[in-house]
Amino acid sequence: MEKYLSQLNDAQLAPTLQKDGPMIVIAGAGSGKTRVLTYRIAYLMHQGVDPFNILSLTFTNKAAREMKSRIAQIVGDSEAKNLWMGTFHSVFAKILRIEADRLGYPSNFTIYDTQDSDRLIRDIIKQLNLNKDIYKYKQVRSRISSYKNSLITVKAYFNNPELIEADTAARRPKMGDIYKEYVERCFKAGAMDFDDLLLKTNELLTRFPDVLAKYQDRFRYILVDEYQDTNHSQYLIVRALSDRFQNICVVGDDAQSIYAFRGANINNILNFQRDYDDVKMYRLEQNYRSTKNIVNAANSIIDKNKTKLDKVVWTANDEGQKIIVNRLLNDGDEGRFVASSIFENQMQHQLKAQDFAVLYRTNAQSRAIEDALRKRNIPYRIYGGLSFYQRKEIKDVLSYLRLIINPKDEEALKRVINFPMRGIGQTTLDKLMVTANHYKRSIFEVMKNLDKIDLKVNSGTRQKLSDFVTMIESFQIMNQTANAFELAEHVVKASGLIKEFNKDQTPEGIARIENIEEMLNGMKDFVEEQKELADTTGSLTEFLEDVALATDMDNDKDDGEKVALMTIHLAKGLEFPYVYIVGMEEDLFPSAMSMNTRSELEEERRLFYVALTRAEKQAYLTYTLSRYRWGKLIDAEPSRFIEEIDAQYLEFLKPKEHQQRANPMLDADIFGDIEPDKIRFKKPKKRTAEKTPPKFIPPKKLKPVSKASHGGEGANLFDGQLSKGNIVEHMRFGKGEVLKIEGKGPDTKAEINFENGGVKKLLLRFAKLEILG
Ligand SMILES: Nc1ncnc2c1ncn2[C@@H]1O[C@H](COP(=O)(O)OP(=O)(O)OP(=O)(O)O)[C@@H](O)[C@H]1O
Ligand SMILES: [Mg+2]
Repeated sequence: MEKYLSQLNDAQLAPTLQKDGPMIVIAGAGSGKTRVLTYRIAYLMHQGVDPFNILSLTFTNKAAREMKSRIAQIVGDSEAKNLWMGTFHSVFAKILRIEADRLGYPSNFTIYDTQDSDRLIRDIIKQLNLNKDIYKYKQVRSRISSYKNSLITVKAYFNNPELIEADTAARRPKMGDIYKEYVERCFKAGAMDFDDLLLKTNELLTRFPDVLAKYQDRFRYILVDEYQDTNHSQYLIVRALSDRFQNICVVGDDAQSIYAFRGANINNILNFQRDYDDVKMYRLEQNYRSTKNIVNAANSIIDKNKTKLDKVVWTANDEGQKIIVNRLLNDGDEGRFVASSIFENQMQHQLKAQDFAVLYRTNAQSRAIEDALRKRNIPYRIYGGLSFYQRKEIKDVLSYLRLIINPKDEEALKRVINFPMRGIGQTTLDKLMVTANHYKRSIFEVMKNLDKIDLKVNSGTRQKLSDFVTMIESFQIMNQTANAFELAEHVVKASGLIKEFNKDQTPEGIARIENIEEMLNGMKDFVEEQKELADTTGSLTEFLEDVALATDMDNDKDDGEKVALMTIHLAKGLEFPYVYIVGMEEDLFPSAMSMNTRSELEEERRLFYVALTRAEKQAYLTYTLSRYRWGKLIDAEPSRFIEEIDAQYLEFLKPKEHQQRANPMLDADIFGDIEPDKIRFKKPKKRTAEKTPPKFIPPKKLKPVSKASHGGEGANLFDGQLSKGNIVEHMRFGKGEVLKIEGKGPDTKAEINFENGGVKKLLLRFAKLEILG
């Protein structure tokens, strides 16, 4: 037997060694499902299967890269390179480019990200004169997304009275019109959104039997990780492609299905046996990831769900420490506890920052954790925030680049036609759009044919439009010879972007320029890397595709020596020695929005199961007594999930054991109506050479009004910087006007009318305020 196969147990070997036929591996967290997929691919290759014939679909591109590099270690680099591996979206985007003309798309179609989709939807809502408070663009977008993932085309929508009725009942009778317009506008712009990548693949495979046959023949072996979270559209693609050879291996865990809200369908896992003949079903039971305490605690949780497949998960690992549960005062307190606990564990056990993860239910919770980590100089990275490529200045550059490749791309054009300002105003743009719609052409085509079209603009504007066209066309010519990096470097200068951003010398402005530089560096790396690969050329099109499909998770460069902060949804498939699950409170986790039905609650419970099973050595659960929700401070109750864990696996910290308070007075009720939550003082960030600060958009530097007193060093008295009428800014409440100052010395309070949150009384020695004027 090959040596690498000895790294599998018998239960894992069985599915690994079954070369042909349909098979499903159902197993709990940490039992080696992903490992089986990885080794199975290596084994197939050793059995003589050509890597070109293997398609492997993963949950993130990062997971695909990791798998590929592990396989490369076993079979060698040059072989592994030819594997088709990636997320559904990235793999099928490639195929769609090859086959685009079948569907009437240009092969250089743009991939619209959610920002682009949102802008377009807002535009359509405005254009159709609909009430934007009823037609909320995010809801409209998610509705359109769910049609697409259920393969409901515009035509199918209008033929389906039930759907129309449902939208009408939801006070959105014009949903169909928006959907129709949205689809047409995307098509006209030569653009696909994320959902189109799956929808259009399905269309391609159903409408063109020869195309289907071609890819069935190519992908003789198909493997899917995290199968429990595939949606209907993905399910159909997998089924169609595997229909001929039926060499399909899917692995998953019904207990970790957490994307139902985005259309994932757990029935895909349950029905697998029905869909194929002679399905072999495998189960893995031994968990290699976590301690006994964690495995058993997770089992006791998932046991509470009624809808589930029966599974056994056990581990031969050590008993380990009990799961630590801690009650904190508020989110600031929670953040401080997490930060000091990470710090202590790091010292005590000689751990690296990347051995820790902090998981939360909602993105908003990261702020308090970040504040606390920053204060302690613990480097961290937030996953799933605004990705680098969605930052304003980066999107500006990207929009120019997108226009070069696909001048029909309307969202890109609208973004840059007058940025930097070149005297082409909204009125002109509106006229262009109307004309473009009228002729069913793109805006750029209209601009190129101004002499043939009666566009009511003056000759000055006409000249400006034609200058813009000339500029883009000159970039296009350069694109024929230059590589992506050279072109982008030229574009940022020639378009005037760099000059524009240089005007702003504030820290934010400088950060923008740095980001653009960073992007150019990235492009240079990309060009160099691609030179070494046989199947790519480092072209701008390839770069843009990478960018469009990059999730924040895929940004490899930034992974080292940092605590990982992310939502539980993003943590799926990952593992960390130490895991902190924060915000274990009713209405937050389980989420208030997911408690209407038993099945929603069960999905929340699965989410908790996913969270807990990320931990290898130690898990922490924290909850607070009060928390800001929807702008109000509310009393919080501990999550039912804490109670649901068998108590023998838990250890409740007594309040004294974790007192890391900056100020012992915090407990005393001396602040009146001041929310304890924001009684924190933030030191300006210290940059030290050995600890590189985490990469994030730097928060506005706050000028503290006074210094807080830490650990009883003696109060630093308020020194009269602030007076009535001053305009100030607060991290959470935004801008406000000082109405009144009262009290003296350390007790000085200010009554401030904030734009978010109304009138508040703040104790100045603790308040984080910036004086604006
Ligand atoms: N036979 C084995 N011997 C040693 N370590 C193993 C073995 N099988 C799996 N592992 C290790 O156990 C951990 C969990 O494996 P893996 O990530 O493949 O599990 P999984 O079932 O995919 O988990 P999840 O459900 O969370 O995705 C990994 O660190 C893996 O390397
Ligand atoms: Mg896995």
